[in-house]
Amino acid sequence: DGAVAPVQMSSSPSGSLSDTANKAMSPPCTAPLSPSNGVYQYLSHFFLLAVKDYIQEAKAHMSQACQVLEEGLNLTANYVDMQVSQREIFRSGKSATKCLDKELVNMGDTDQKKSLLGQSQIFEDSNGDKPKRYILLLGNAGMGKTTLIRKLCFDWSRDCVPQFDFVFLLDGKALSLTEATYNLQTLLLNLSSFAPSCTDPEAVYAQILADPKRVLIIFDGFDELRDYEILLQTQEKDLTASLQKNSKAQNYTVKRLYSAILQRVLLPGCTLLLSTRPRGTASQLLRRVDSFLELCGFTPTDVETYLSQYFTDPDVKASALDCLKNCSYLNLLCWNPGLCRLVCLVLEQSKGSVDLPRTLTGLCHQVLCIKMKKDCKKLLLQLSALAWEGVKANSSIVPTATSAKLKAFGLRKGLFLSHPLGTKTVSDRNFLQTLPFQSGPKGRRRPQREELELTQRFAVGLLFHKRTELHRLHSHPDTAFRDMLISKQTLVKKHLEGLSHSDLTAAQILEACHYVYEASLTHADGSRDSGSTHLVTHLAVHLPEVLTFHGVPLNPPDVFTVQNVLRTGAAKGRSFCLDLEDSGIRVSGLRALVGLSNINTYRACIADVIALWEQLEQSDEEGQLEGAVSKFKIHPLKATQVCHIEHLAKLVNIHVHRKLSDRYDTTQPPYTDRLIHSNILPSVLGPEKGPLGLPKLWELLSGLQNLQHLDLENSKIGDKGAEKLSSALASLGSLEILNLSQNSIGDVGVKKLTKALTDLPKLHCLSLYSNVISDEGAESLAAVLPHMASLTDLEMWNQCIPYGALERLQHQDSRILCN
Ligand SMILES: Nc1ncnc2c1ncn2[C@@H]1O[C@H](COP(=O)(O)OP(=O)(O)OP(=O)(O)O)[C@@H](O)[C@H]1O
Repeated sequence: DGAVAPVQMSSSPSGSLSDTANKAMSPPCTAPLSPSNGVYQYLSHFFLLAVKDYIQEAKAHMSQACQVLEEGLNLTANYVDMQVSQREIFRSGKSATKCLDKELVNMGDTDQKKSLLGQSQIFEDSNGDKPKRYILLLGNAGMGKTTLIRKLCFDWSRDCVPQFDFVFLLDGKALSLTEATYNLQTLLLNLSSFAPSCTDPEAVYAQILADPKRVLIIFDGFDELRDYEILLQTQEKDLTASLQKNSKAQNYTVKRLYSAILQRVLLPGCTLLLSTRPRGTASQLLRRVDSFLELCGFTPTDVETYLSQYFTDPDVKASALDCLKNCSYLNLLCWNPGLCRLVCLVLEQSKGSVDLPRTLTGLCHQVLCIKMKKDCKKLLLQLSALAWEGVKANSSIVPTATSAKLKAFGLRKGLFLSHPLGTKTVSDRNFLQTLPFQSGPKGRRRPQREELELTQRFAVGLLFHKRTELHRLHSHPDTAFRDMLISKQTLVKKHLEGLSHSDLTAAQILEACHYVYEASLTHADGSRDSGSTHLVTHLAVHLPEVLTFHGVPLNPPDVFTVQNVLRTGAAKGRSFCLDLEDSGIRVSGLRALVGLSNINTYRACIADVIALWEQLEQSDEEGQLEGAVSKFKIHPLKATQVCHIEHLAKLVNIHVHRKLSDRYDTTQPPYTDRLIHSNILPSVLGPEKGPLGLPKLWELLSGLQNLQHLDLENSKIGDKGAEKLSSALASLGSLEILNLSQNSIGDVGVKKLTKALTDLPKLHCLSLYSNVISDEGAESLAAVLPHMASLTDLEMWNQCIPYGALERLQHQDSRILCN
């Protein structure tokens, strides 16, 4: 496109550009190979110097700019090295129309710990082979995406991310710049965040084009996946054609250039890191992304580290930690770093007072009061009206018509933030940042679920908040305010009490638990206001007995509010069966819920359940352990992931080696006996995961001696697998149903199976439908049928068996079904 790539640079093999530039600065006799043309060598020498200078300047600039986290906090002093986990998605092949949050596997706690990545591994493949080039960084509001990105940029500036010579940070907010006056060069060098001014843009740009593998482009400031999806929908062909015509022309919009980068039309070899909240559809992204990373939130140790760094005075720190320990919910909210920062702000002001907020509403209310030290009700009311309009329109851009006084007030109080983009400044925005849930600068569209949920949570919480405290935030006369509160409280109560509880989805049940918790006014001494606790009781009494949170992420604060309702239910004589599978609940959360006295049974990730048992065993909590083992339910087990088989193997191992039972089995059968001896059904591995999971399954099957139903349809078993299975079948004397349809089993495999099948005295249904068995295999199967007295149904249709042959066998034995 007109820019000339210097030979030495474009072929720099492994070392960084700095190495190349250093070499180029050596005396001519040691300079790297170059064309014999001395002028060229001379030029390229200066060329390299200019690029090297730019990189050094960019690093210095970034190092400074990335230091600032927010007012009073900086990276070096306040950053906590939070962990990132590698997420998996269900690659079902039908993903095109699905939402990413449904596609993402909610890994169990134990597996998540295994999938943690250090910062240096973000760009590597977990197996150490191919580097990752299209990375999606996921995290809900306030979880630390921007902060992690700053840390990465900061590390790069200190040469700790050696795989990249250039790092450019592109902000979603720049999409509000709609003029068609950019090209790739100006976008990267002038508009990317924290870019220094460049004295020789041509040289730098030429180097970027020459070796895009050493370029990292980070997209931040995009709130949801949909924003990327829109950019990925522009036709790739049109983009290529227009950019190829003249990419030097400065007549492209930011949107078009972002689109072209994301679609790999521009700088296709560079590495992309995209940050966003995980909700919404992502069919286009799913096709491209090769690594899904998620911020895991602060662990209790991280929270302590954060507090230790925040409160430098040891006495203040000790008192803050003490206060926090006595405030369970506040402590759990610190799982979210953004909220942890707010909690510290409140702790700092409270100076050891015991009257700390006990709800999210209370926390946010106190933060607001801290920021509003002086009386500024009128401006605050205007700001609130603006915020509400923003929530409705799903926009966080401050309208241009906003008065200068209001803008100045918002900025002064830290309720607005201004975002510098390269040399431009996009208008002030971010009035929701205090809470730290901020929406993006998009046009009108349906508000996001997360924000609506939170707004509703706050609205409910505020209605039931202490009236005297709310006084500072409104300007109504007292009686009018009281009447308004009472009428709105009545409306909310009516709504919550009128819910059809049995029809609520898992996510709605969770939300309801949050609403009633936010509404339950808690006094400083821990006692509850009777009017608002009525809502908790009503919910606890009406929730269905079988309570499923399957597939809904349960974070620490979520678990707390669910526990609050279930505990209230216990006092009212209610008991529950919990399904916590695929919820990503931490082992500590599992312990809190399973430890409740009114849980009849529970299902959860087997590996986490085992971790819980081990914890209880180690801490000698025999009563709790007994409950946790006896209430656990695994039937029917559906193995959709390879790890499910691995977890089952762990459980079988505990059972076979009588691990947990040593201390109990003198008087009663080991607990795990009952579990393992129930009707487990490993199934639905599917063709993709079958080959990975089956070898593990063959190994553990002999431990499932009372297995009644085994469904392995469409799992790519093949003849080799059939042979392995036939060895395992010898131990499965209780098996009644065996489904091996669609598994590419041929005559060789079926012959191996026939022998073992006759040793199954209870087998009554066998399916070998749609394999690759020919008449030879069918004959050998038919030959053993007389020895299989319990069998009632044999599904044997296979394309390779001539129809006449199958019909003949069916005449011989009517248990053979033809279709
Ligand atoms: N690892 C961390 N160490 C210390 N503080 C952190 C960390 N991560 C986040 N924070 C704090 O939490 C605040 C919110 O984090 P950040 O803005 O990075 O979240 P985000 O995921 O980008 O949120 P959003 O989706 O709303 O943009 C930061 O301003 C910072 O104070």
